[in-house]
Amino acid sequence: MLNLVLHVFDNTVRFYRLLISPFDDGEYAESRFFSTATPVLPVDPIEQSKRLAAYQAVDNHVKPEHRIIGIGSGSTVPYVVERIVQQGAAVNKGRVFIPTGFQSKQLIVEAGLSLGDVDQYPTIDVTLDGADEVDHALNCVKGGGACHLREKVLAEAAQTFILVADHRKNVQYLGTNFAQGVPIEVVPFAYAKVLQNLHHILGSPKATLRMAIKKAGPVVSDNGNFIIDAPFGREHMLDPYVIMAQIKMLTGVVEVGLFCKMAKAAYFGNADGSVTVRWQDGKVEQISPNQTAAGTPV
Ligand SMILES: O=C[C@H](O)[C@H](O)[C@H](O)COP(=O)(O)O
Repeated sequence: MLNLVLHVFDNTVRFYRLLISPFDDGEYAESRFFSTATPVLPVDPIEQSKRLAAYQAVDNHVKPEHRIIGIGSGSTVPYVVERIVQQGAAVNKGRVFIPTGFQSKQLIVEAGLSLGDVDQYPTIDVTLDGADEVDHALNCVKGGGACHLREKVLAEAAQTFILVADHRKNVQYLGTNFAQGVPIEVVPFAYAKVLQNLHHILGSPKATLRMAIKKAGPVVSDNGNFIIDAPFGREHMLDPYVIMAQIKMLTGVVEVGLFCKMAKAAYFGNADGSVTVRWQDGKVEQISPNQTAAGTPV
């Protein structure tokens, strides 16, 4: 990985850290955990798209009166935290931030924000989270990072649930680009039985146990469970609620990474610098590059 770090001082002695880094998909680059005292200015176009979406969503939905804020997981969410920090210490002092897993807990702590948990705050003002794919009706796939159990709890707890993503995630039907399948969290001892049911009863013959990359054996979630990835055909994704409910009924399944119509809006950063917003009522809004929040002060 090439990391070129430039420290630029202008005549007001402001400090920028510019990072050229070909982040791999799904890799939560350490560089994105810097506090916004030294904001990371992404030059990778996909990173730029994630940042556009995150900044716009924060500006539109994280208001000074919001006190309890849910922070999702993934590689788009660090930009959410970055923008929230830019709202200033005064407003953030009175806020509590609820993480959806280990990564977002680290983000909150390293940004100097106050940490809480959903068992202390079962009602959340607004939760912002990433997605693996979002369809035209705001159904989405989540769990590419195995965080979807906690993410769904925080989505349900939120009065407003907002998705942020780059343009690759904006699809008509789930399964278009994200082909690895629906993430399913299962208790470890039940995984073989759940796999059998997925293969032979629910029609996902290619469902597999997710294996770890830098560890021998399966991925283990933050909750100590295994993850199955189950691809389903287009016929199931026309209205994914049905298959979501069927999977959830399998004994041993803890949670399914299909979030059906839970979000109020989904923000997608586009390659041309614009932002597309899909709203719950079906409206689609285009925010042109010169009207987006990215690059502007809060
Ligand atoms: O389990 C992980 C989460 O559902 C993420 O929010 C999802 O995988 C999207 O992550 P990213 O923003 O890195 O694409």
